[in-house]
Amino acid sequence: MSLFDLLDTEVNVLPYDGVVIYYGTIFSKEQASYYLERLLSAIEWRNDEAIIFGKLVTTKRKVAWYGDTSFSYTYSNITKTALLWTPELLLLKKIVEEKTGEVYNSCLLNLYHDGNEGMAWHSDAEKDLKKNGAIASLSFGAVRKFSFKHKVNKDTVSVMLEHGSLLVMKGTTQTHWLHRLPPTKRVYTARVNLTFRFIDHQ
Ligand SMILES: O=C(O)CCC(=O)C(=O)O
Ligand SMILES: [Fe+2]
Repeated sequence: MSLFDLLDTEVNVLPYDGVVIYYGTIFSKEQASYYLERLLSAIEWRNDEAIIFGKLVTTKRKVAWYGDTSFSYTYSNITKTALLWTPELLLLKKIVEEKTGEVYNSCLLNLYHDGNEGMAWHSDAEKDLKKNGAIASLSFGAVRKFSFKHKVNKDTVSVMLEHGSLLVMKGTTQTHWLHRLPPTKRVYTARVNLTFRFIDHQ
């Protein structure tokens, strides 16, 4: 194997039971900052609602949900309806599809205003999602830690998600691993994350 092949090899972040590829930054700092500003202003950000232990809870984190059609999608016990792609989301989807070699029909966006906001341990294996389908995650803004924990063995692995970076979770990752975005006292600026997904069972 030549050095070129070696540099081109995709390294799995997970030791077993799934595949997570971290591509690092796929945009220049200038491009990434342009997208961050566009997403902050052009996306219809909403407070996220969830039903937890039977109670309706509103999170500080903001969310938005876009797709090919006005899909309905259920997570945290609430059914949401997708908005149709904006031009910049469609462009980002195409770039991510080319990089990851997969196709996506929807995107969940999260806006974390600062390090006080995060996302608790979960896996993205809702019944509407294609089984073992790839989930591609684009990050803009503050660098944040992203962690995986094996559901049985409790092994944990973390990656720092940089401004303008791409990560993909595929194979059996959602079956065997949880992931989270831990809150941190050290981050004072905003981060926007986009997870491109494939919704089935319409
Ligand atoms: O913000 C992130 O990097 C993760 C978001 C996430 O796990 C999700 O939207 O399901
Ligand atoms: Fe997730």
